[in-house]
Amino acid sequence: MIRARGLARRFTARGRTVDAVRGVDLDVATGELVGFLGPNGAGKTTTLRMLTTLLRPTAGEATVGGCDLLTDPAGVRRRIGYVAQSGGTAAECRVGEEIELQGRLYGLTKADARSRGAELTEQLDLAGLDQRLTKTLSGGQRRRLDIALSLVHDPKLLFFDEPTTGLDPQSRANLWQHIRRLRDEHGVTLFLTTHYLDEADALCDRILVIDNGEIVAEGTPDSLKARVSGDGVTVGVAEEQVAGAAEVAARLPGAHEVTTVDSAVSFRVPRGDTAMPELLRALDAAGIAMTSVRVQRPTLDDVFLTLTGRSLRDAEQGTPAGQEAVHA
Ligand SMILES: Nc1ncnc2c1ncn2[C@@H]1O[C@H](COP(=O)(O)OP(=O)(O)OP(=O)(O)O)[C@@H](O)[C@H]1O
Repeated sequence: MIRARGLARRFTARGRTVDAVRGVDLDVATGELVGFLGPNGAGKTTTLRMLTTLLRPTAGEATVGGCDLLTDPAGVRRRIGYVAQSGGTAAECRVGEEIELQGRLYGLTKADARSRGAELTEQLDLAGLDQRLTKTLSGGQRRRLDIALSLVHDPKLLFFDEPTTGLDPQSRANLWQHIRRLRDEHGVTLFLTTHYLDEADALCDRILVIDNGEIVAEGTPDSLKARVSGDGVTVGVAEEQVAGAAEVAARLPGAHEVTTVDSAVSFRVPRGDTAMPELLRALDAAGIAMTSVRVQRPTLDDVFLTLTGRSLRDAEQGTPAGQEAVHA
């Protein structure tokens, strides 16, 4: 459905150059739900804007929905839907009018635009809201209207930029259901960007991790997490016993990355659950009482940390290394 090779975009403004995307290769198969995960400024939106013909690549090539991005952008546009980060609804317009207008822009007759609108409002839980001004909708409703607008021409490939940014947890979970349904019940291939780890984890079949304009990893959420060597274990003990507990932990089979903070010892082992009985016995034998224990499966943040040396959350705080923001 999508095949890109060496896709790149350089911005030059006021004599400064930003390589926002540096030679991205990606393949998305029909029916996949693929997430593009990375911190702010990593190059997600720029890639999406290139794949949706909104921005011309400075290098590389791609086919999207079977059409060549550079030589047949109109063909690409006919075959895709795009939900932008900021959405695309006009505040003073009514829901029904918005959908109908969108249908007319895609060349549907008035009657067809209306019946397609009815289908989509039903599908996206917007039925009965036809006469509402879009500015009166809740965040979740507005996002679902954005999806409805992007689906008017029945595209089989949907690009979605930051689907749930700014939504409350309940609306996020609800929108995730709708996104899954688009794929499962309507056969839509989805390519979405996100900087939420939980979103990528919960929603996507496959994740591409982008940092500083380059794809640094790719795989299923589980295969990515498997790259982090083992589960994280944190054991609480009395402060004066921390050093002893660290020695005990270090002797466990496969234990590594043993660190201590105040009254806790943290380490990684291949399997946290099976290491527990042995840890308990060894601490007991050393006369050390455990006050708490936490076993954590690797997260996508651990993956990002392993790959880049930075936490995804920390990376969010600043501009990616080696890049400066340039406002054109
Ligand atoms: N029009 C532009 N002119 C100059 N630089 C730009 C332009 N658009 C984006 N950039 C820069 O390109 C880099 C990548 O930006 P992009 O918006 O693609 O990142 P992102 O991963 O989508 O971030 P976010 O999660 O914040 O949307 C950033 O350093 C950004 O400042």
